[in-house]
Amino acid sequence: LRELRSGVSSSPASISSSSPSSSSPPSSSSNNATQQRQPGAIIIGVRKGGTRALLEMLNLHPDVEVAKAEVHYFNVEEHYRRGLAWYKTQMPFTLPGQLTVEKTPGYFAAPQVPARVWAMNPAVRLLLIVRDPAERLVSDYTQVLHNRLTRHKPYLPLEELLLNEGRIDPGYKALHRSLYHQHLARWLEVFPMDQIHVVDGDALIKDPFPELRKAERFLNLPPKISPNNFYYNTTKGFYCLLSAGHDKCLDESKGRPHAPLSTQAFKKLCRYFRKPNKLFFEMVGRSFPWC
Ligand SMILES: Nc1ncnc2c1ncn2[C@@H]1O[C@H](COP(=O)(O)OS(=O)(=O)O)[C@@H](OP(=O)(O)O)[C@H]1O
Repeated sequence: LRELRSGVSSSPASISSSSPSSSSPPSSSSNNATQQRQPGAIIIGVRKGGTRALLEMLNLHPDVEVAKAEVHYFNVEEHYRRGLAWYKTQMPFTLPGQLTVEKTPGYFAAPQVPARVWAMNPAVRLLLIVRDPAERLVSDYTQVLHNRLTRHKPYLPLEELLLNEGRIDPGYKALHRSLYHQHLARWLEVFPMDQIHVVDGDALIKDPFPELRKAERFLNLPPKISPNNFYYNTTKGFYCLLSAGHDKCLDESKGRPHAPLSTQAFKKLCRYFRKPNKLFFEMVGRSFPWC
């Protein structure tokens, strides 16, 4: 733990990483000791929206510790059956008052997840990072293509999966994952909108700091992340992170060149998303400059 290493103590009372109902009762031996706690905030999606970048950037904050690996607790039955005690073992060790954050982008579109998250902690804070849904779809396809090629397996060109007789095929899975309003509607059956903070993934790419400042505010964290924590890496073509003299860029699976898609097909995609996007904007009470 950075705070233990540096001997700095900061325990903002406003941060709770577990619900009163489900946390262990305080004991004299555990009060000041590090423990694995359930998350006080979860990045629920969207897949390819910039969830890793957001997690790593939040981790710059001294009061935040993040689960490095995706846990898939609420969306994978086998994991969920292992119970909350297992979930906590997947979390980092934290001091009381530190905020635990995990990210699993698969949570957003999985119908069973919102009620399960609520059952864990109805006060948990949710972060949803979104990105132009057409770009997201191409990024999603590119990732699957890359995984297939790595395993020496064939995969159809994007246009063949996306179009059926020249029209957008609504059955394409990656298309469905970009219908943000449908998935958010399920979360809003369970959580109020003010418990869900929407991060602009396109803005995070262009200039991360303002998005991080807004996220700090939402999480009731003192403003500790600064513009000096970021520098633009011209080789990578993305912002990288700077902390305590160390710099870190996200790995090569983040920010790789996208698979080709004709301008005509991309335009069809943009047209297809116009209505769903409008519905999403109404739900979140703001709009985004998407295609
Ligand atoms: N600073 C920085 N560095 C690198 N990449 C960045 C950064 N900020 C945001 N992004 C964007 O994050 C996209 C990957 O999103 P996710 O991390 O959510 O992907 S995943 O769902 O976990 O696989 C990834 O998508 P692609 O560009 O399509 O690869 C990036 O555009």
